[in-house]
Amino acid sequence: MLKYTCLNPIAEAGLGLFDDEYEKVDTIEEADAVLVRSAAMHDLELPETLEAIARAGAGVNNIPLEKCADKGIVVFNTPGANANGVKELVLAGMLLASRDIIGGVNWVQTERQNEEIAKLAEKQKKQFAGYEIQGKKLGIIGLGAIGILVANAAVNLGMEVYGYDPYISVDAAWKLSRNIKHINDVNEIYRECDFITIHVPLLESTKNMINQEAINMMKDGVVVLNFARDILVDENAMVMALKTGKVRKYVTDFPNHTTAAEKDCIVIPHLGASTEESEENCAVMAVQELKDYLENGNIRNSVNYPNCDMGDCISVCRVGINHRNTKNMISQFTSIFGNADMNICNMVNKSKGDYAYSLFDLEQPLSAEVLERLKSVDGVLRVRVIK
Ligand SMILES: NC(=O)C1=CN([C@@H]2O[C@H](COP(=O)(O)OP(=O)(O)OC[C@H]3O[C@@H](n4cnc5c(N)ncnc54)[C@H](O)[C@@H]3O)[C@@H](O)[C@H]2O)C=CC1
Ligand SMILES: O=C(O)CCC(=O)C(=O)O
Repeated sequence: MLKYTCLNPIAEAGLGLFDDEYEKVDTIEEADAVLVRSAAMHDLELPETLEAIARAGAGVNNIPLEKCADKGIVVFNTPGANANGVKELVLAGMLLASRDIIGGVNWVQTERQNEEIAKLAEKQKKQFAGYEIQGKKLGIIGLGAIGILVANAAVNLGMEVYGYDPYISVDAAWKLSRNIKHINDVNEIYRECDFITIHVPLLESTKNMINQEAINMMKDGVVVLNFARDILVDENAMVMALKTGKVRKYVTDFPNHTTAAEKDCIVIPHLGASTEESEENCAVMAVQELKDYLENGNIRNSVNYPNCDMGDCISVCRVGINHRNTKNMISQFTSIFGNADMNICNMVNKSKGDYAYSLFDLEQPLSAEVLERLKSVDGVLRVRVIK
């Protein structure tokens, strides 16, 4: 029986895919696999039983990726599964920033008992007037799953769209509308755009990306949107820029003490992916990834190990080895199998940075002795007999 636990609520559409071979447990200490959304995992003790973690979402900054890789724990995410949910909220964010919908709705609430409300509204509404987004310039930093959808939707809304992503994938580039202006220098976005939205992962290299220097370059009255992570932006500098009017509105999906009470911050409680559809898409993808790894040893959409696929496990025995990406590993594994008179009928070896993964289909069952020999190879982090 394989055991999984959920560190956040995970949609039933995904959990329902676990069959009788799986048991849901309450704590990580008992689990072979973990499903998580935004729960912080950096300080958690990771038990030896834990084989895999699936992030039902995109950002993995809440998970200690390297610590997991060192323990042979494969971490997955669900690329693109919540991108449409975020895209729609980014569009809403642009509209909330350009039309004073929040001010207007709040005014109606304060006047709700007033019998003259209809007449009064016609007099008062000018204080909530705004401007249109059609024809405005939108700069998008990061053209991955979300950035692309925002870019294409904004083109359809009549915006002039500038896109910046020095690492854009070929797949992503194919999906982008031809009407998007491809920008090679992010400063051009800062200097030219009326709206700027950021859709990059939180990494050491992207932390504080929108800093004082970037803000100084921006047009007066710019709107900045952040549905990626709060510490991508120097929010103290952002609040100062709001006070001087340099930035008209800062729309963020990440409430904190710096922004929550600021008049011109539109702060949303991390709702980007909180739609029925996104939650279901993420849960289904996350559970499928976990099951394929636990049952077949295949890795799809891992962020700390390479992708690897040998299809369904139909051989007598399948062994997965998580190991360091160093020389002579394969020769040591094949010698161990050969010396034990075992034939390898199929194998794959893949690497990603400092880590690698090897999957072997064998014609004989694996003995405890051979298993111990594999485990004792220097650089081996985990050996799993899948079948
Ligand atoms: N508010 C919410 O609920 C959600 C927030 N997110 C956040 O949004 C981020 C992006 O999500 P996706 O688009 O799904 O990820 P993705 O991985 O598909 O796209 C990220 C893109 O950023 C690009 N990039 C990386 N470094 C860059 C840099 N220095 N400058 C410009 N581009 C750079 C990459 O090349 C990639 O194309 C996630 O990492 C997560 O932090 C994601 C989903 C939901
Ligand atoms: O699970 C959530 O609601 C958070 C989504 C998110 O931030 C992500 O996928 O990176």
